[in-house]
Amino acid sequence: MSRSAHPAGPRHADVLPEGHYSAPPADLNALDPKVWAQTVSRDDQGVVTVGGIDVKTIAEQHGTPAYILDEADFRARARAWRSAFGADADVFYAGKAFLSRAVVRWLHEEGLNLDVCSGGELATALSAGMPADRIAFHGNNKSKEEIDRAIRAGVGRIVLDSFQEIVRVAHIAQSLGRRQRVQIRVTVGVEAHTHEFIATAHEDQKFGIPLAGGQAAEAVRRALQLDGLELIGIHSHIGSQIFDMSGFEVAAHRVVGLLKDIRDEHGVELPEIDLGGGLGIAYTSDDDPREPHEIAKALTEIVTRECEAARLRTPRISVEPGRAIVGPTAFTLYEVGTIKPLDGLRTYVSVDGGMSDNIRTALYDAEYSVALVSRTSDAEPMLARVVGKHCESGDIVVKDAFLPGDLAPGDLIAVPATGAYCRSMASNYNHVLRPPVVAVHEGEARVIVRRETEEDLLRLDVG
Ligand SMILES: Cc1ncc(COP(=O)(O)O)c(C=O)c1O
Ligand SMILES: N[C@@H](CCCC[NH3+])C(=O)O
Repeated sequence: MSRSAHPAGPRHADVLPEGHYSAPPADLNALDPKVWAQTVSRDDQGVVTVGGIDVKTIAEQHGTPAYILDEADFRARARAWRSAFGADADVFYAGKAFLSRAVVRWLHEEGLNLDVCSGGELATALSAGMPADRIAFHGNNKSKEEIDRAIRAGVGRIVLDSFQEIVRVAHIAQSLGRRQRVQIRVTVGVEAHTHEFIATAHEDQKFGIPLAGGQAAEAVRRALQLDGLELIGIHSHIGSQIFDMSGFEVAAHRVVGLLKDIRDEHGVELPEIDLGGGLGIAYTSDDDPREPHEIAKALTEIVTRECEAARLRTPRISVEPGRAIVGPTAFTLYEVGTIKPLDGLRTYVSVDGGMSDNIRTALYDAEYSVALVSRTSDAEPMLARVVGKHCESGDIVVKDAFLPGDLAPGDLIAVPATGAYCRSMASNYNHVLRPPVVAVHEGEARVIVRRETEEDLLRLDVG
């Protein structure tokens, strides 16, 4: 590996171009525990280790790019959510964030339930032995085949997303001689994303049935009349990467209002309420997520208070965290390729992956951090943009970050907090092969999703 020197690039505030960064961090070699998986640290040589293995060894054994997942951290976070909510509530891990058979087994062992939203996720869950009655089936456009398969498998609940689906699920259940447990997903008029909290313009989207105009109440009326359905509760999911609990407060208030109306109209107290997922994680050191026990306490208090005010028995609560469990447990390991300093702007650092393994930066303008992990460096910080190898100028992994000015081709860098919505949203753009997921634990690195091969690609191409 050659280590040619590169110009350090611009670094003083008065010459820095516009961007999301502040000043360079005091220590470029530091690894903020907020954004890195729990077992990450540097060894005596300055090489980053995770799960007891150093990243150079992982790269030699499994290649790059690769998602490296800290199993102990995953299990610890799953357990923390489970114990924070206790025996009177249910935690459904949202499989859309990242799902594999190993993950399903860990969830099962740690006592969590699973939220799936497609036939593929359902098949993965069942094939790894998740008991069907611990699975919730979601989706705004479930096919008849998916509904049929879910009911036959005996899923614990189907979350109904439209008037048409109420009838569709009832018919299929009845034709199979079943009575399917269902929840109705409502849109409560709140949409929350991180610090943004919008109270209007939220019903204009594809999920759920609006509370507004009595539509959700009408959906409940219809569901209660259908023999194939057992209505067990109301579901609400208000957004993604949320830190501020006030959105959940408004949502719980409105869902409990509906439960009260249902009791008053039908004399039925629905036993469950699902407040969805969406809890935020730290992608950079500027983010301050809450701990599961704080979230559990806040949500339980909100629902209990609202139910007391409405003179309702407090329903069993469920939540559906995806990102908050798997997000922080993995990082993406890349090898540095071409380095291109642009005078007066920034240095473009190309890696061997890109938007095909992390679409979130291009799609949501998401922010990430990055570190040199195969060694430490005392070189001056350079303002860098980490980009991929795709034929697209928007192929950006980390928009603005400081890396050591002596960074060289062959160095390993890693982007933390990529456990959620990176592998699960990965693509084959430019026929780039999707990276493996390598689980590390107590000194062992185990491939849980293997790297795609050219044979995989060509097998699908049957023309
Ligand atoms: C219904 C539902 N539940 C749970 C989640 C999981 O969200 P997150 O991974 O942000 O916790 C989502 C995705 O936003 C969702 O749509
Ligand atoms: N995929 C998105 C969030 C949507 C989650 C599913 N409703 C993300 O990466 O943040």
